[in-house]
Amino acid sequence: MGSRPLIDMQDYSPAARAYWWIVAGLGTVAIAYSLATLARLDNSSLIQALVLAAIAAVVGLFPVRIPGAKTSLGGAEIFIFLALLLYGPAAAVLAAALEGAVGAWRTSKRATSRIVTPSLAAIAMLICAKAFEMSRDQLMAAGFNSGALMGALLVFSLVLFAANTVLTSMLFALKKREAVTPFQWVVEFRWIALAYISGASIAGLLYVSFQHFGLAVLLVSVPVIAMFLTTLHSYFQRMEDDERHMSELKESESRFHSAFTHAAIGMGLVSAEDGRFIQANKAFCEMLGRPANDLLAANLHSLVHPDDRRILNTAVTELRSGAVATVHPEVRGLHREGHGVWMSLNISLARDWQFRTHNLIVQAQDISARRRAEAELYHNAYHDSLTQLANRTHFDEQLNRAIARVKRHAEQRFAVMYLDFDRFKMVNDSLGHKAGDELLVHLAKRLKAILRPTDVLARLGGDEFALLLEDVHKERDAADLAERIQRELQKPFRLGAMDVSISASIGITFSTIGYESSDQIIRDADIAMYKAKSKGKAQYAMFDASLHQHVAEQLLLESELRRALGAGEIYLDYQPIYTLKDKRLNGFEALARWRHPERGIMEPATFIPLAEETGLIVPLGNWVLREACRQMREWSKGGDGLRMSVNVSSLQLNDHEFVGQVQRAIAEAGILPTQLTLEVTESILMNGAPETLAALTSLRDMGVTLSIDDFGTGYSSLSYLAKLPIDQLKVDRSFIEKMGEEGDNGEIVRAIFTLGQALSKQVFAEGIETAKQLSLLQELGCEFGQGFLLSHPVNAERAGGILAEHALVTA
Ligand SMILES: Nc1nc2c(ncn2[C@@H]2O[C@@H]3COP(=O)(O)O[C@H]4[C@@H](O)[C@H](n5cnc6c(=O)[nH]c(N)nc65)O[C@@H]4COP(=O)(O)O[C@H]3[C@H]2O)c(=O)[nH]1
Repeated sequence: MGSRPLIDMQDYSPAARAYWWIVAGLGTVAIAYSLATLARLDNSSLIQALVLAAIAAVVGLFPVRIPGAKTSLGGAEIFIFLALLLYGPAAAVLAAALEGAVGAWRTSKRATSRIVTPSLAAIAMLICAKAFEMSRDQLMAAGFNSGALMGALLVFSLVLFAANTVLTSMLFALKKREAVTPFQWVVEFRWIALAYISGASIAGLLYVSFQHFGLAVLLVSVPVIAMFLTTLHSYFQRMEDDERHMSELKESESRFHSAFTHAAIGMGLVSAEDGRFIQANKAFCEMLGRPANDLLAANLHSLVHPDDRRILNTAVTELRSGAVATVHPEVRGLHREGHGVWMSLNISLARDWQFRTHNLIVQAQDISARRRAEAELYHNAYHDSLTQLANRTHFDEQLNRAIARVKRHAEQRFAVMYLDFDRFKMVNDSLGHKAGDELLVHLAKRLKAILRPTDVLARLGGDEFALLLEDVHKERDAADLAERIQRELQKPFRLGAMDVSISASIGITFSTIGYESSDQIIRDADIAMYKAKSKGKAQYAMFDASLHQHVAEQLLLESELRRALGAGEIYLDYQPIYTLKDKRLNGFEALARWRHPERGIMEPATFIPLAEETGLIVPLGNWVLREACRQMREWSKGGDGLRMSVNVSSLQLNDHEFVGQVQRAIAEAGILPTQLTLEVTESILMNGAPETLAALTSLRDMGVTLSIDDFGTGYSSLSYLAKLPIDQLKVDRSFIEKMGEEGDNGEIVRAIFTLGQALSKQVFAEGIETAKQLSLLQELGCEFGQGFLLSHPVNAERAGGILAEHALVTA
């Protein structure tokens, strides 16, 4: 990159360049002419002329900027005109050229400007000054006084102004290649005209005074003029500062206004005195669904939900106390349609310019979505998703709170109930999980309806519910409620097309026991619930310390049962099954027993549920299966007609190895699959799990007979029953039991027989205890049955004896 030439006119048009050169040349000539003319003055006049020119130049260094105009006012004109009046055009040309040079030096760095400006000043001054000198001479000659001189001077100043501005404008016009209209230059240079006129007036006055009073006037006037100019300068400076300040204020206000109006969040200016809205933006109005007029007529307080007004008041009081600069309350605004809008407010204090009135600047953000999400998260964390009741976590918290309360106020007792629904598993298994879920929802609603709002009902999992009852003073109160719950549950629930009734086993415990944690309470209520269950269905029981003992026993029993299997303590009894018509032996049902070393012989009711709960039923059931098959092999040496029934639990059937286990047991014993009957409960079949049905189908395909045990207690639908791979229906003992009772002619059993016939299933009867039952069954044409009347379950040895006594009958 080359260095720029001293006279750089790259941005000049050719015409502008020519004009520049002409002006510079003529200017040089004018200055040279002036210098030559001045040289002819006597020394004193020359010095005075030079001093005036120097003063004009110095004053030109400190221009007075006129606010709002591009130009500046200088006092230099006074001295230039004074030089003209005192020492003629040459002195004025020099003073004007010097002032022009100083001005150009100050305002521009370009040599072109620094050269052309004094040149223009010199040319304009030379022409005008010469004209003025001629007219002054003529005026003097005509005897006019100093007033006429003043007039001529003013005219001169305007002509000079015109010459100066025209010459300068021409350069700009040529440079920019556009014409400059007179209006433009008048507007642009009007301040210079004023400076010229005022400069001429002052110079004229000084000149007249000088003529009367001598040089002293000039000596005094210079500082006066300097002071005047300085004052003017500072006045204009202040004006300019004020103007700048005002425009900054206006700009800032307009910025604030547009930020306020167009802000995406709600903004409002509120009087801190009475809370009235002074201003509110669109976003605020939209947030509350109200027009601006509504907001401006209201106060902030009245637009906040009554429950949240205290929060707002506390925040504003804190703000006004000066303790904090801003406050951030979260409150619900009242939407015009009546619902609450959660708002996060940011409130700060705004003072007016006199620091007097306090207003509140309120920024409001709609946080309804966030609040909703938070509430949902909270709800999910503390509620059961199916029933919408409190969940375990929530219940634990409530219990711990209740414990703490009781510790502070011993008289505020509470009770806790643990509810387990007696036939829920059966509903779930027979009607499916969807129906089970539906039942739980109904249960939750019905229970809630009879409780007080302060009671906490929770679903702890599965079909287990818990209830916290505050302010329960007597055990009787809790017992009354338990009875009421039982009564409510007796009313049937509608599940699809079916009415289902259910009962609950309820365990109750009281705060008077002196609990330390929620776990302890739930544990004891649960223990009491087990006690209630052991009493039968639809019972309740109160917890007492002795129940701990019972639980400990159950735990002990569990570990003993594990051991019992390996220790050979489990054995089988066999109950004979006969033809009812002529009491001939058909086969046996294998029934598990536990010969406990200390407790003696234990019935299955004591340990089968425990085995099912702990999963021990799978190894136990497999052992029963193998043992029953082995025993049958031993007994059927005389032939293959003997049949053996074995109970199968749902856990076994769900075990994917079960079919293999049955195959192995049959193969190891060397019996025929047709000799084996597997008894499954109705509820297992009704759950309809594809794997269960597939297992049953494989077993049936093998030749094993499948029987529904306890038939009639579940919810088998007829169409479904017809499709099941089942051979026999074993009528539940409870129906047989009723047959003997007064007024019961065995309608239900008769209906089951009709059903069995229609579906081509064999119908068995169990639990035949009386001759009446037997004869009724015989009347119905029931082929096979078992019961104490015919034979109690007996040990293997005795069963062998029975077998030897009877001729076998095959089904
Ligand atoms: N009141 C009365 N009862 C009679 C009469 N006739 C027979 N019983 C009893 O009725 C039960 C018949 O067995 P279940 O219905 O399969 O009911 C069985 C069965 O569900 C289950 N169970 C027994 N052994 C096993 C087993 O090895 N595996 C599985 N999974 N369950 C078994 O335990 C239940 C009870 O067995 P047990 O106590 O041996 O009780 C036997 C039997 O003693 C009668 O005339 N009147």
